[in-house]
Amino acid sequence: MLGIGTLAKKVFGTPNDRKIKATRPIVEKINALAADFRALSDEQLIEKSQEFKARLEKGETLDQLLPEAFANCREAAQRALGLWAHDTQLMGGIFLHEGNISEMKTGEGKTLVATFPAYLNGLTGRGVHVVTVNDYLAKRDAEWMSKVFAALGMSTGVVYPQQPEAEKRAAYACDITYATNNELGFDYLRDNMKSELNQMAQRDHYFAIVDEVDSILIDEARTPLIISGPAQDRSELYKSLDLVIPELSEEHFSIDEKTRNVTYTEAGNEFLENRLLELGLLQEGHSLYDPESATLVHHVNQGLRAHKLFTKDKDYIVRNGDVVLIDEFTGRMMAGRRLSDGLHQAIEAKEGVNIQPENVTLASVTFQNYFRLYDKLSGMTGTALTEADEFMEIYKLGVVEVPTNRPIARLDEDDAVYRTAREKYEAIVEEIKKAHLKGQPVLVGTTSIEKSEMLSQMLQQVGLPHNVLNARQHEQEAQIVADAGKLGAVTIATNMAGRGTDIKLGGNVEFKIMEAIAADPEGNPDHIREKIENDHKADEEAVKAAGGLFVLATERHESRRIDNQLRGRSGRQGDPGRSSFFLSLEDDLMRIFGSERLDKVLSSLGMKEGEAIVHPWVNKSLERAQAKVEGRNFDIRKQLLKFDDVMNDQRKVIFSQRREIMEAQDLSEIVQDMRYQVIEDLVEEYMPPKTYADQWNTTGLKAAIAETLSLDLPVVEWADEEGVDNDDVEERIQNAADDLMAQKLASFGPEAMRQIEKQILLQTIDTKWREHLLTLEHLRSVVGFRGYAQRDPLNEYKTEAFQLFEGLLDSLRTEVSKTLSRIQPLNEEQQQLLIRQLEAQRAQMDQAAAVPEAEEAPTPLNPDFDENNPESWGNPGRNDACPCGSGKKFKHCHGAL
Ligand SMILES: Nc1ncnc2c1ncn2[C@@H]1O[C@H](COP(=O)(O)OP(=O)(O)OP(=O)(O)O)[C@@H](O)[C@H]1O
Repeated sequence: MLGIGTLAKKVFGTPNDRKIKATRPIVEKINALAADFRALSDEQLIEKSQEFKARLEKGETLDQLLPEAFANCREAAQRALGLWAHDTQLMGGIFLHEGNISEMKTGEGKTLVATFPAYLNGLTGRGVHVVTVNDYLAKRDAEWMSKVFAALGMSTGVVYPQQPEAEKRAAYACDITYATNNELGFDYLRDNMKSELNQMAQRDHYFAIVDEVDSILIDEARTPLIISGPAQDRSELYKSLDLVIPELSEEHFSIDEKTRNVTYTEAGNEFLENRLLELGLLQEGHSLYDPESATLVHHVNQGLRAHKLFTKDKDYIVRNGDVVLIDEFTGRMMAGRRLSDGLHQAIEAKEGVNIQPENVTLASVTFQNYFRLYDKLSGMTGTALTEADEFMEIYKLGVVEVPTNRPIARLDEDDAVYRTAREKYEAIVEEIKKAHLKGQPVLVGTTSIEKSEMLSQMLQQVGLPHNVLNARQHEQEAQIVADAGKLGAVTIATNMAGRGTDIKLGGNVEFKIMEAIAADPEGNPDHIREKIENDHKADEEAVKAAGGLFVLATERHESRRIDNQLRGRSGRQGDPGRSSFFLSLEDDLMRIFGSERLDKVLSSLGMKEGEAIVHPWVNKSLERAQAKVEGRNFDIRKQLLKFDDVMNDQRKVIFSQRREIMEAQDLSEIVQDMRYQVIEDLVEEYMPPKTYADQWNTTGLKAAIAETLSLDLPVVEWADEEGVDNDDVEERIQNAADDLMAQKLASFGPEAMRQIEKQILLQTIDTKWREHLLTLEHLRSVVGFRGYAQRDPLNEYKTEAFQLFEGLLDSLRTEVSKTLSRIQPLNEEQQQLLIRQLEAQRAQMDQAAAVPEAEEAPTPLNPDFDENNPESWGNPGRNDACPCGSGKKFKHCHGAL
């Protein structure tokens, strides 16, 4: 008897079926237009795009244009690539346009699918971003699909790391831009460190089509992209300061042991000013009280702390030229940990060892938050259904399962489970041999570089020729992939051969043609092409007869999706193929997550040496284990996202403020508002509302006004006047401050003033924001402990983060008002100098921004570092990215051994 659910599905269809059904009429419309578009000349296809744009202008919607635009794109792809898009590909394209995730099985041609919505949405001129997981794919897809877009009169750009600025801007200015998630995120951060609008690379966050969406929005969702800097070399400063510090004596300063703060006496200040002037660290006519001296003072403080508060062999030791901190609680060395804000450098200077560059976080964003910036988001993947709930909950993205064009002919075998890893690998070698002998190409999936190389050795021992595809062979990637589908080929790969690896049965014909032409430079290229194409057909048939590509996986991954991706290298576009997983009870997943029951059942079966268990029940049980892990990971991500959200909202405010400042023609109003707010706050603090005159602290107010606004005002006298209340005082201060700024405006001139205001605003925002980021980080690590006090850490965090943010805005206003009140009318030359200095500071930041680092990227401080030589890696953390460059965590890669 059918269950109610199953019955209902039979009668009404699943929601997925209904979505598919709803697109059928649109697909029919596109099909019906095919003949019309085929009749158009190449020029007319381009003219169609112009026509569509004009119709959009006149008010037609993208939805209305969709059938014609898709028909045009289909025809263009046919002409440019010789590929006639299947109906299922059109469907996938429609779902993308509607802002869904199109789940299309591996090998169904998703690269082409993306061109349809990219073209349609590109007609708006707002720029569509097609997002891939690596630079190789971005480049490959852009090159491949640019032919289609060119045939439609649309421009295609590709963005890549370390691209010259102008070229990058041009790439973003294109109708369709291919880029990796990394580069998009970094460009966004870098843009928000620029000081001129025309330096910004990205123009809009309109529509993104994310390929391998699960990998980007789920696996890597929380990877923060971090720009750190300025890795500016200040070693000379530290060294010079280190000469001065020991000269300070007790009369010069006092130290608060508890807060570890230092303050100088008048004598100390005078002494320091003179010495710093002598050393050229302080400029003639400047004092340590000038705001420009803040950095210098900070470093003097750090130097003093290094000398007076940090003791060698107690707080730190010097080992191999490094200052290594000692944990005060455990007495253990904390290798690799560095004190921040220049303190570590100050200690290095004190010990006379090499001073290592400092790094501060300038900006950061997670992928999750970056991609939520887009007006419309969509994605493609072979395998999303396992995470459908998460997509909906976090990104409001629906997942639609698009049927395959042709039935899948791949045979997915049940897992074979061996007792030990050794038996497993022996069986694998046997299996590869068997397939190889009958000519069936084999792709062997391994989980780490080490394992791929170990297996390679085993194959060498039995004399089996093969290729290895891992991060080390990354240059030959295209060639290895091109050969992997040839008769009898054996390719061992890490999970680099997952997403996007397109293995053609019989080999890649274009590569074969290129090789043949290169080998026979005298020959006629057309003849060579024809001959190779014919030979290739025979090769392809031979491989198909041998059973197509055999994917042999040597382990299961924590996530089912990764396993499916590997399987999907075989059986593409309805090709024959086969996939099989060889496992052992010693595999990580089996050891850690396989249920005890599984263990018991397997051992009670009394497996013999070399024998495997093959049973659907084992697969089910493993899948349950995987689902458990996936579920747990989802919960962790969800919780973390809530924390991220807090900072994200604040970042949006800050970045939009920056943008406003960059766009503004006149900033005087913004700074005036800031100034007024500062004044209001001060008056409120010293002359609180609803208090009597004798409760006012007018001398305090006078001093505060002098400090923050550089104004010497008779506040005390004003307050004594008959009938004067706090509002009157506030107004008088406002007027005096306005007068001061008016004088400055007159002496600087409006253009210079605008420049100065802008630079000071941007710079202060950036500095304050950076400090704030750090504080939030700290806050986040402390709130965890409050859980004990029956309070919800997330709520605590939210409240305090909000307070901190208010504090940030307060101090921002104060700082800007203070700095502006102190700028001095300069002569032309000095003025130029100041502007240049400010610009140089910014340029320095931009430069720092040009070398982004992913948080977990290895920072090879060691000059002997060689990613191919594990000996040279030192001791990477288990959660660090593996130094081999595989992109996986160390513990899942080389560290897993
Ligand atoms: N309409 C079509 N007709 C014939 N071949 C097609 C068509 N569309 C795509 N292909 C071919 O299918 C192969 C797979 O395409 P593509 O790499 O885009 O697949 P995919 O869906 O992205 O796979 P995956 O991401 O799982 O690797 C390519 O060789 C492509 O040329």
